[in-house]
This record gives sequence, structure tokens and C-alpha cells, in this order.
Amino acid sequence: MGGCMTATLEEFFAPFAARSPIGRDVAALLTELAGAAASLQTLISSGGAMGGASATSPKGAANGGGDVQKVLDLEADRLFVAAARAAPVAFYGSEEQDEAVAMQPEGTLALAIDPLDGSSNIETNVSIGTIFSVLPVEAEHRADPASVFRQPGRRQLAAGFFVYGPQLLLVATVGEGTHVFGWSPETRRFTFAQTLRIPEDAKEYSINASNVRHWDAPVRLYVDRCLAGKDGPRGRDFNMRWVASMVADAYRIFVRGGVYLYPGDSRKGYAQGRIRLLYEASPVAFCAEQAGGAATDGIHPILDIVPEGLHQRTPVVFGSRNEILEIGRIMADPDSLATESPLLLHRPTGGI
Ligand SMILES: O=P(O)(O)OC[C@H]1O[C@](O)(COP(=O)(O)O)[C@@H](O)[C@@H]1O
Ligand SMILES: [Mg+2]
Ligand SMILES: [Mg+2]
Repeated sequence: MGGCMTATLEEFFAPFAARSPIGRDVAALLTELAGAAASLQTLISSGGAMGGASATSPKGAANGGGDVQKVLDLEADRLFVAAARAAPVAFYGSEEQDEAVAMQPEGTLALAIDPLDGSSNIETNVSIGTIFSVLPVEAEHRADPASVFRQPGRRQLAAGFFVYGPQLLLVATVGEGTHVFGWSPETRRFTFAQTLRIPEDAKEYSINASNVRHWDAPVRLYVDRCLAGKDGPRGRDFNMRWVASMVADAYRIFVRGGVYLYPGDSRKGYAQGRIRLLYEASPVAFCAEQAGGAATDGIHPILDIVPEGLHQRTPVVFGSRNEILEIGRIMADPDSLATESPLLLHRPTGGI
């Protein structure tokens, strides 16, 4: 793969594309996705996220995951449908559509996508994004199209996410490291910026702490141990950040270390948390692992989970490797650590 600082996205992946027909198809899809993301960024940065586009869609519809759709969610989906149609994509599975859509009959790829991640931030001028996962289409999937999205994340050919932030960025992997590309509005190109290596130790954690009363004991125990700071069992102070756009939290964690948690909790419909396996957790997990980090549901690697449905949710923790191991230890055996936690000890059972 090209590592030159000035390599465009296409130049960077040219050696990978030249190695096999499927590599060529994956690279072609990345180029199309990048074009759609650039169009979406133009729309957002020219005010497209304000006013009308931040409104609930006129149909007032909810998507397959039960979230109310905004105009920009649907506009993003439209742009990525067009990108997929211009590439060798046989099946398109989107957060914004109930069922997977069949595209090119001869296509070799399946695309699972969250066209607009961080929808709750659209009107606030906070970073939002797009998350995508590319899976192979084999002969058996053509006979039973739903089965293509039942492949575990370990089968992904490529994955990544765009961040529509101060700069439009693409974080992408084809299984040979995780790389960042920056968009230049002048040249209208993505160029290689850096290869990511997630620091092994975390000093920051990310979780929506307003849900504390709904968390299970191991999650509370983990957060309490962080909150106890350098005088507590972890022996160091932790910072906390929660953007509520996973792409933005993920990028920060990939660059300077940290951990993101969206556990299952006791709210109705949240037993498996909020994050969708196929088009949120899996692609971010592939990028995290390829950058030396880790991603689990607390215990099992996200990439080993066999999906049962397009909109399936999963608890997820990802980020710095040692922190994910720490969370795994607590999830596996919370009782062995509970006596260490000063805050948990002083908390009434089941309360906050
Ligand atoms: O609103 P909450 O519960 O804090 O959840 C925020 C999380 O939900 C998500 O917004 C889900 O993405 P969508 O906007 O695509 O539904 C994540 O990006 C984010 O981390
Ligand atoms: Mg999302
Ligand atoms: Mg979304």
C-alpha cells in the first residue's frame, strides 16, 4: 500500500486494488463512498444541517432501529445508495431502510451503512459522520440474500467512517492497518494523512453517564474505579468525554487513546445497548483492531459475533487495548473487585 504523504485515496489503495479482482472492487467502492461523503460535507458546510435538514422527516418515520428519521438522515442515505449503485455492490443494508436492498446482480460486495451517525447532533454544529462495513458476497448468499448480513465482522473486506467535522476525514481499513485521509476542498481529493496506532493505555473514558441509574453493577463498578482517580484502585486520574456521535468519540480515542462504552442497560429496549452491530460496532471494531486496539461486547470480540438481523444491537466497548482487558476482567468477575470500589461501597444498593 502506498504510504506517501501526498498519495490520494486512489493512489494509496492502488497496490491493494491491483492484487486481486475483489481488491479492485473494494477500492472502487471506497472511491464512490468518498465521493458521496464529499457531497454530504458540501451540503452540511453550506448550512444543510441547519433548519430544514435537522427537522424530522415529513413522513415522521422511524427507522429499522426505532429512531425518528431526520431529513439529513434520508438525504445521506440517498447519496450513499447512489454511491453503492455506481460500485459492484450486490446488497445494500442501511440503518435508514427496514430491509436490505438488492442492487447489481453480479456485484461481489455487500455494504452495511449508517449513513448519518450522530443524528441527535445535526442541528448543533457538532461533528457527525457516516460508518460503513464491506462484506463479501459468495454464491450461497445469492440464493439467500438475507444471509449475506449474517456474516461475522471478522469477514469484513473493508470498513471505516467519515467524520464531518472541522475537517472532513476518512478513517479506513482493508485489513492492512487503519489509515486516515483528509479531504481538501481546494483539490477536491482525499489524501493520506496518517496510519493510526491507538495508545495501549487510556486516560479518558466515554459513556453517557446520565444512564447511571440503569447500568448493571459491573458497569457502575468500572466507572466508579475510574472516578476514584489516583487515590483509587486504578492509581491514576481519568478524564471523561461524550460527544454522542460515535464517529467523533472513536476518532478522538483512535488518536489519543481512551475507551468508549455503550453497555446494555435496564431501559426498555436497551438490554443490548443502543449501538447497531452491523453498521456501527463491527466497522469501528475492525478499524480499532487494525490500529492495535480492541473492541468487545464486554467479554467477546465484536468481530466474532454472528449477526442475526440487519438492525441488531450489541453492547460495545472499544479503544485502548489494556482498558478493554480491564473491562473484560470486571465483566467476567465483578465480585472479585467490588470491595475495592470506595464509591460503590457507599452507594445504596440499586441507587445512584
Ligand atoms: O444519545 P445517546 O444514548 O447518548 O447515544 C449516543 C450514541 O448513539 C449514536 O448516535 C447512534 O447513532 P445514530 O445517530 O446513527 O442513531 C452514536 O453515534 C452515539 O454514540
Ligand atoms: Mg449511528
Ligand atoms: Mg444514523
